[in-house]
Amino acid sequence: MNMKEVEVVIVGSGPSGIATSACLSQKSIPHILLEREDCYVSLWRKYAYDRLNLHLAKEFCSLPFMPHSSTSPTFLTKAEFLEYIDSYVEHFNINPLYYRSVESAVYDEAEKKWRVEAKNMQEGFVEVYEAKFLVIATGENSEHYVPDIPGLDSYEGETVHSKYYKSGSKYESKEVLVVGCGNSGMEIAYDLHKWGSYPSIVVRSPIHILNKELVQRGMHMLKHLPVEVVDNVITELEKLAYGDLSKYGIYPPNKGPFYLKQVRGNAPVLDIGTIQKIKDGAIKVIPSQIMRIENKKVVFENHMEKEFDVIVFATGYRSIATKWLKDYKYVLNDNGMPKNTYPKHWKGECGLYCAGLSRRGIFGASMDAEAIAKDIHQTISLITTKLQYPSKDI
Ligand SMILES: Cc1cc2nc3c(=O)[nH]c(=O)nc-3n(C[C@H](O)[C@H](O)[C@H](O)COP(=O)(O)OP(=O)(O)OC[C@H]3O[C@@H](n4cnc5c(N)ncnc54)[C@H](O)[C@@H]3O)c2cc1C
Ligand SMILES: NC(=O)C1=CN([C@@H]2O[C@H](COP(=O)(O)OP(=O)(O)OC[C@H]3O[C@@H](n4cnc5c(N)ncnc54)[C@H](OP(=O)(O)O)[C@@H]3O)[C@@H](O)[C@H]2O)C=CC1
Ligand SMILES: O=C(O)C(=O)Cc1c[nH]c2ccccc12
Repeated sequence: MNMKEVEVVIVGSGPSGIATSACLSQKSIPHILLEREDCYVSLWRKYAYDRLNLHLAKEFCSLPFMPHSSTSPTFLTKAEFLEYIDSYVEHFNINPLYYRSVESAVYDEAEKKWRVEAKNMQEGFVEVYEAKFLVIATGENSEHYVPDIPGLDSYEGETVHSKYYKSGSKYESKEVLVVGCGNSGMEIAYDLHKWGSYPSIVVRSPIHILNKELVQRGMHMLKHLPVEVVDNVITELEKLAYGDLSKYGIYPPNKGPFYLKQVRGNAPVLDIGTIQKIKDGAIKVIPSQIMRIENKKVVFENHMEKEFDVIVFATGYRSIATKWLKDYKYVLNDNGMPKNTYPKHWKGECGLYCAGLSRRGIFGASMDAEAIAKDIHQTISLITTKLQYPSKDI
């Protein structure tokens, strides 16, 4: 078996992994980056619908040491964001090892090291790495989630998860049901309408509807004001912008949008035009839950029934780091998310860290990367000093 010793292993080369790699390189800390796909930032490059653009203003979407250029637009397109990431990777000479799917990581108490096993998916064999520090950067979105609905297995139409949805080009004139009204579901419903299909969207919970400008304003206000104040202002502006949507089956939650993002990780919907299409009747809201599926027919809890040609599951993602990280309890809870609360979420025990699991998007990933590299650097310096001056009480 192939075994390599290394100071730090980072698992995942999304924005969190590459930002951590850059921060470690700045401190000359040797590390490797293991990635199961054939490219970095695969979520953005491969698993995003064509219409996806950044929701947050560029000042909240940069990685450490490299702000976006002053000439780039405030809201970047996906292509512009990928160009930025490409130049980042080139500048910091980041070299992930691709086709390495990490399948196990255990802590060896005696050796005080992490033993990480990665399946080399091209060659078919398992590679083993031993590291003092292990950084989980596999993302909040490492596995797509599809609910278990009675009858789904024998549904006679086509199903697709938002992770694999590209555009509505092949669904013209089709009746399409979008399940889930997060940002993916709302944008996909809009996209389907633009491509000439007949979308309906399942909205089972209250949601905040904002737009990019309102979120940008709120994010800047949060730097100086408490979240309750920001939420009061932004929800008033939300009402002015969209009015009462209850007749369309859309209700606001009783807590504010930034409170819900910070505490529960629920992002508000950033409207790209879907709401107007709902008001126009071009996109139908089904304010209920699916009860069961029979052949092509979907039966809802409000007793509505309708046949659909296609179902798009925009039902979100899960972190599944607990599947491969056998000793996950050093940093994660059973849901694969940090067990410590923000802002202490990124640091675990025994040299284990997590980056990008604070539900704060690219901005959160950057902050985690900087904190992790600083902490690893301090720990290494302390060990080195202790080795040089073993008798001193440092
Ligand atoms: C559709 C969509 C749009 C979004 N838009 C925004 C936005 O506009 N602004 C914003 O701030 N945030 C946005 N987000 C949030 C998103 O989580 C971040 O943008 C960002 O991609 C998170 O980076 P990450 O590196 O933590 O995770 P990811 O980008 O998910 O990267 C994780 C990487 O780890 C790899 N990996 C996973 N498991 C393993 C394993 N076992 N072995 C090896 N490799 C593994 C994956 O292949 C992947 O490349 C969006 C999310 C989605 C789903
Ligand atoms: N341009 C951008 O920047 C974009 C950003 N994103 C971000 O990516 C992340 C993931 O977003 P997204 O993919 O939308 O996932 P989310 O987890 O945000 O949304 C999932 C949605 O599916 C609903 N849902 C789950 N199960 C069911 C069910 N059985 N029946 C009906 N509804 C169900 C949820 O409802 P409930 O709340 O009731 O559980 C929720 O509305 C978010 O942080 C989002 O903001 C996504 C797209 C675009
Ligand atoms: O799109 C997301 O889910 C993100 O994580 C980006 C984000 C970080 N902070 C926010 C506050 C309001 C809306 C989106 C985000």
